Amino acid sequence: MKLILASTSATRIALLRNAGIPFDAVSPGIDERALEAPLLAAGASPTEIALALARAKALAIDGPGALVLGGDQVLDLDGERFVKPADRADAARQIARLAGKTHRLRTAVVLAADGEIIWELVTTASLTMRPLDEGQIERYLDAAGDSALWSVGAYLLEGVGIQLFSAIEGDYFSILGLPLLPLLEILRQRGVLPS
Ligand SMILES: Nc1nc2c(ncn2[C@H]2C[C@H](O)[C@@H](COP(=O)(O)OP(=O)(O)OP(=O)(O)O)O2)c(=O)[nH]1
Repeated sequence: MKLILASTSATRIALLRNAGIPFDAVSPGIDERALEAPLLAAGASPTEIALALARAKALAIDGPGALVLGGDQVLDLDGERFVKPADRADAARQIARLAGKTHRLRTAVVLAADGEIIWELVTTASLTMRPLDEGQIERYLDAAGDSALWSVGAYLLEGVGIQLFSAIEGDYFSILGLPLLPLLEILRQRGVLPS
């Protein structure tokens, strides 16, 4: 069984490749902001938004006889949804909001086959950021460079982003963008990987 990753995420591509999972990556070509606008207007939770976007990505690719994997991650600060920062100033503002608090990353993954959803999962990780003053945030952004713009939280946990935190609970791979262990299990069950 062939696997298609409906994603442009370098992180998701690296996670699957490093895990030895055979796949092709295809851009899902969806407008996330347009898709989530009605959900936000209807008061959808960050988890509901992550799942809806992951579903849309998995269903956006027509892969006859293949499994299509869609993923989405939303940062949830007490119910408020954060998206990837647009620029350094946005990243600084976002980190100032998260500093000294615990936020959650809601990571949704969905598998579709022949236009039908056959499996989905949302995992939650809780990340407690240290209290940070403006100077500390600026020094972090100097060290992180553009990588602060690649993720919803303005940090890469496997990089200097780890210096922002005092505690983390949850699955490391989910924080990066894919809950690999449950995904590997379903891929074995579906014949993408040997058991
Ligand atoms: N390397 C790394 N990437 C992270 C980390 N936290 C989040 N990310 C990445 C994974 C995803 O690419 C991105 C989450 O945003 P989205 O779920 O909207 O995915 P994105 O738009 O990047 O790609 P996609 O929608 O899958 O084409 O942030 C981290 O700690 N390290």
